[in-house]
Amino acid sequence: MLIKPIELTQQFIAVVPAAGAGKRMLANCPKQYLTIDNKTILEHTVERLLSHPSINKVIIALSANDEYFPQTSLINNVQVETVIGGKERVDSVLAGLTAIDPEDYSWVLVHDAARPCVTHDDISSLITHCLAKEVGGLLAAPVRDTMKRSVLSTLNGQQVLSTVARENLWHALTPQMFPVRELKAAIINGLKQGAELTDESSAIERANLPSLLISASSENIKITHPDDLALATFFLAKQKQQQHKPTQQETP
Ligand SMILES: Nc1ccn([C@@H]2O[C@H](COP(=O)(O)OP(=O)(O)OP(=O)(O)O)[C@@H](O)[C@H]2O)c(=O)n1
Ligand SMILES: C[C@](O)(CO)[C@H](O)COP(=O)(O)O
Repeated sequence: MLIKPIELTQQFIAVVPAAGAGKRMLANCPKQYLTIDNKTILEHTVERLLSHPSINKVIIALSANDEYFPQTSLINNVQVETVIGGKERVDSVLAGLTAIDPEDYSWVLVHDAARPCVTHDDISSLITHCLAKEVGGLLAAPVRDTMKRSVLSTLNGQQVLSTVARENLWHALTPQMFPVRELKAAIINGLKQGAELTDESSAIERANLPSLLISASSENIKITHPDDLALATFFLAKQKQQQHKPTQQETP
């Protein structure tokens, strides 16, 4: 099916959950405020979103006791709005959704602050496919390794319980893009039912609604553990270099 390119005029809004503590990062500040190339991860991520031609507004969900945001360049960005996030990521996402007027934006892209390496091509691919099929979806990377499920053994800690077939198994990434009203209702209902909603698609699935999986770059890592910072630094430097590499036409 030939996918029609995005209408250049249509603009989208993004919600960026950035209210986490980053405990697994073992850093002296929330991980979204660690710096790469003298810029916070949050600034990298929001600038990556706002520099995409189809995204013109970002709502960032911040922790109620966030003391770092005012020191970032985002404080004066007219395309950025902030809300107070919640206890869990899903609560922060819901706070961001609640700040959107569906009459202004019928779709929303939800993207982790901790994922600064997302590419414009992947964002365009997500938007294009979702609009073409009028179905929400998410960027995802196919699993490449053999996957194991473990069991705790009193004798020797974690040991293999079984091998999980990796066919049709994906790493869910972000952005995840859905109609605002649909996503908000799915999250509210899921929370009412006590569901654990670790991403937007899990709420949509519970509502028996479809979710497209859009194959994307595995460079779109979520900075979670200390060694992820060097990897993200490498990917951002590589992407910056590719951006400035002369194209075939420009090569003398
Ligand atoms: N209550 C929360 C928890 C997480 N997040 C955001 O959701 C994204 C993905 O969550 P995760 O990687 O788990 O971040 P943290 O919760 O900060 O990490 P940790 O679990 O290590 O504390 C991050 O950008 C984080 O800031 C959020 O907005 N509100
Ligand atoms: C949304 C997400 O990044 C998709 O993989 C992931 O579910 C976030 O989980 P976390 O535990 O909040 O990092």
